[in-house]
Parts: sequence; C-alpha cells; structure tokens
Amino acid sequence: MGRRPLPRLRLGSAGGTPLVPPGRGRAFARSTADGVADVLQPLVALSRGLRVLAAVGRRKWTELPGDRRGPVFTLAVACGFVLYLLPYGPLAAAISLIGAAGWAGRGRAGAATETPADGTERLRTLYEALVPYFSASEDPSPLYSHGGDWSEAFDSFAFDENGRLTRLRLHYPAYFTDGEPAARTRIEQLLYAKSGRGREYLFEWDEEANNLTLTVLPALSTAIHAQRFVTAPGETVLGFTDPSSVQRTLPVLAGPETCGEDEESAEGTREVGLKKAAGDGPETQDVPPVVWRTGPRSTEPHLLALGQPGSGTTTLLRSIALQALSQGEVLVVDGGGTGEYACLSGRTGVLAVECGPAGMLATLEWAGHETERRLIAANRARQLRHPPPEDIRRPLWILLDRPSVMSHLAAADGRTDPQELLSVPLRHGRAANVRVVVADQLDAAEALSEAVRSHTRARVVLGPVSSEQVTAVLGAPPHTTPTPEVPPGRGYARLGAGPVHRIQVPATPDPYDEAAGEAERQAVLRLLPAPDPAAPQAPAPVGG
Ligand SMILES: Nc1ncnc2c1ncn2[C@@H]1O[C@H](COP(=O)(O)OP(=O)(O)OP(=O)(O)O)[C@@H](O)[C@H]1O
Repeated sequence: MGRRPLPRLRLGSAGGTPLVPPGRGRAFARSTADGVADVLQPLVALSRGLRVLAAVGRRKWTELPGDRRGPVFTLAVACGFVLYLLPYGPLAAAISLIGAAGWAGRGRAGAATETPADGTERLRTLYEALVPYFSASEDPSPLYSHGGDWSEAFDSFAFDENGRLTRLRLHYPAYFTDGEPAARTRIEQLLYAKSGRGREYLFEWDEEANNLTLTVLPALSTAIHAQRFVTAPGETVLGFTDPSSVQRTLPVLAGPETCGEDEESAEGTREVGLKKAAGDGPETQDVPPVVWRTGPRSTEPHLLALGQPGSGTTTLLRSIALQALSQGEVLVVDGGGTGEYACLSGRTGVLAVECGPAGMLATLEWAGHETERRLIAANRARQLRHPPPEDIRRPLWILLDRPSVMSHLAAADGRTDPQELLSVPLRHGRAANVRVVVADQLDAAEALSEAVRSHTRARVVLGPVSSEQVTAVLGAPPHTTPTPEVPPGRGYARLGAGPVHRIQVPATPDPYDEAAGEAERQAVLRLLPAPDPAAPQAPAPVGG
C-alpha cells in the first residue's frame, strides 16, 4: 500500500496567503526578545551590581594609605571567619551580598535605559580623554586606564533629547590634586570641550568624596522687562539669576522670550526660573533676583559695570535710574554723549542729564559740594542726637556712563579730569547717602581712576567675556564656563566679597529707540516719573 504524502506546509507567499505574516513574525521575535530580557533583567542588574561593588571595593582599597592596609585586611579576614563559624552565617552573608548587588545594579540599569545610542560612545571618549589626568604609573589598579571600564568612574549621567550630555557625576582618584585651581581648570576645560562647547557648565567639586559633578545650566530668561519690583527701601534689582544661586524670589511679570533662536539652541536647554509665556501676554512668575543693597550700612555703596560694546551697560544704568527715582534723586552724566538717557530729562527727581563737557564738569563739581553738605548735615544731626534732616534723607544717585571718554576729552582740552571730582562722592557717599554708579567698556577699564576702582565694591560685567575677564573685574572667577555668544544684558555680578552670580538685566530700552520692542518701550514709559513742572519740556517719545 502506497503511503499518502503528508500535506505540504505553505510557508512561502507564492501562490497564497503566508501562514505567518512577516509583520507578525517580527512582532513575535521582538516580544520573545523582550520576554527574555525581562527574565534576564534581574540577573543583568545583579551582575552589574556585583561589578559596581567590586569597583567600589577596589577603589576604597587603592585609596587606603599603605600603613592601614594590613590592619584592614586582617579585620576583613577575621570578620569572614566569624561569619563562617556563625550558624547560617555564610548563607546570611550571601543573601546580603545579593541584596546589595541588586540594589547597586538596579539604579544603574535605570540610568542606562536613558542613554542614547551614541551616549555610551561619548562617555567612553570622555573617559579616555581623562585617563592622562586621573591616572598615575605607580597606581596598581587605576580607576582610569586606557581601554578601562568607564562605568566604574561615571556613576550617574543624563542626556538631552539631542543626545548631548547634560549631567555627569564622576569619581576621581584621591591622589588627584583637586585643591589646585590649575588642576581643576584643566579638567573643566577638557570636559567643556568634549561635552560640547557653547553651553554654560557648572562644575561642583566634592573634595571629601572625590566626586566631580558637571551640570549644563539652562539659559537665563530674557523675558523680564522693566517694572516696579517688590523690594524694600535701599534695594535695587540688578537682574535675575539661577534659583540655586540665591535664596529669595521676586514676583515679576514676564513676557514672551526676546532672545533669538540661536541662543536657545546654543545653550541647548530651556530657560531658568521662567516658563515661556504661552501667549503674547505677560504672566507672573517667581524669579530669583540679584539685589544690591545700598544705605548707611551697606558695605558696597557704589557700583561699577563693565562690558563689551553693546552688551547692555547703558540699559543697566537706565534700569537702576528708574528704580532709584521711586525713592531718591538722580543725576546722569553721559560721557558717551549718545543721548540714550533723554527720556529722563525734565522728569521729577531727575536733577540733570548732562552730555556736554562743560555741563558734565559743573554737574560733578556740584555733586562733590552736595556730598560735603550732606556729610556735614548728617554729622551735625548725629552729634545733636537728632534724626537726619529731611533734605538729606532722599538718596542722591550719580550715574556716570563712559567716564573714560570724559577723562580723555578733558585731558585733550586741558580741563580738570571729571573722575577726580568723583572722588568725594565715592569716599564719603555712604555716610552722606550718595550712591555712585559707573559704567564703561571693558577695554577702557585701565582709564578708570583709582578712586573709582577702589570704592566700587558692587561689580557687574556684561557681554561675551572670558573667565579671566570675569576674574579681573569681579575679583573672583565664575563658577561656570562663560559662553562666547550671549544676548545683551547677560553677564556676571558680585556684591563685595560674595559669590559670583550669573545675571540677566531686565530689558529697559531707551523708549525713544524705535528699534526696541513696543512692549518694553511702553513698560519704561510707564515707569518714568511725571514731568517736573519747573524743568524745561522733555521731548515727546517716538510712537509712545
Ligand atoms: N537686558 C537687556 N535686555 C534686552 N535688550 C537689551 C538689554 N540690554 C541691552 N539691550 C539691547 O542691546 C542694545 C545695546 O544696549 P546698550 O546701549 O545698553 O549697550 P551698551 O553696552 O551701553 O552699548 P554701547 O557700547 O553702545 O554703549 C540695545 O538695543 C538694547 O536695547
């Protein structure tokens, strides 16, 4: 009897519908792989955790001074022996070890899932670049070695949606000279270059734990414009900074971001402290301010702002003037003669806005005499135990833009150097309730008088500046890496011996400047005091 052939399975698509459609086959393979991965996940985490524990143990061992290794080894052996003798001791030790390894491996598994495809390669490159700095030939088991395991050195990291590193915490060997600024700078520069230039990085060194944490700072918001800030008497808002930099916040109205797309993409992260306003209208946000305190007890009664051309020093002075006018009287000397303070002319509380050389000298001479008069009146009142007289209670603000130009012109004309006339207000301003604010360009810093340099303890530097320039102006380096491209009004500030803050000055344009945004110009116009009836008529604002 002949055998009936078995029916042929139709696996191919020729001549009919395939038994297993290709899409379903791929899905089946993927779900099988996922299932296997899920089953193996605890094992993977466990083995990773064991590797981490071994690495930590090895690191601790290498960091131990030679004379302490013997006693530590003896203690470890003794503990092991006691455990061996205890009933269920080896079992308890094994369970504890598995638990610890599972815990150590668990967190790392989570971190690894966030790593983009080329993230591992980036971390490996970074690790290799650090080897020459973090290794020594006499180290028997170096944490950093060519071809070594980067995961032992980098214990947490994060990437942004573009696959760029945004946070990294690394361990370094105890023998690395982290107390030396030069050694630190070398590492920071290397990490800056390898992690992507153009972003601002914060480096935090933990010398006790031999850890370095790198964080990419988000761009400061450019959405805050001039407005009445909620401050106490004697406080002036210079700008806004990072939440981690100051304890306090101020409620402010913020419009849509005014910075270009370039800046956002250059820094690669979202703005600090502010969400971009959803519509075009401003919204209230709580933002950390850099507040400068002046008054009889202030240790930094005068301010110096330096910047690259067009970086926003005039805008900062205008912002200070508008805040000062709510409590005091203002005198503006515009050495640049650009007329960018014309909006203040003839307003109540504005004593003068001077642009011409003769007028500037006369105004500064008057300011010197007024300081002496206030000083004498304050001293007399103090001796008689009376409160200060009414006419010296309102602070007098002297704002000087580009004194270096004034000095140059005065020298050419054979006149008195206007900066000399400033020395009395600078020296005695604190007791006489007189505040001096000087703004100039960075390259003119050499032309500033000794009195200006030594009495201005509140400092601001704006524009694209190097770390060295920040150090030269503020007396301390920034704790971040300055970026080569910044919007106007961006820089660093330091009050006395305090920390260096990143800063963004509120947009306070000349309201007569048609190129400025309408909302910002209107905000400045709203803050201007009413015209002084006794003063000559101020010019009408353009389009205002
Ligand atoms: N904080 C800011 N926010 C928004 N725009 C600003 C800010 N600061 C300055 N700007 C804009 O940048 C331009 C230059 O500003 P500003 O005149 O204040 O700079 P500057 O340093 O005084 O320049 P210069 O060297 O010409 O004196 C202006 O158009 C101004 O509106």
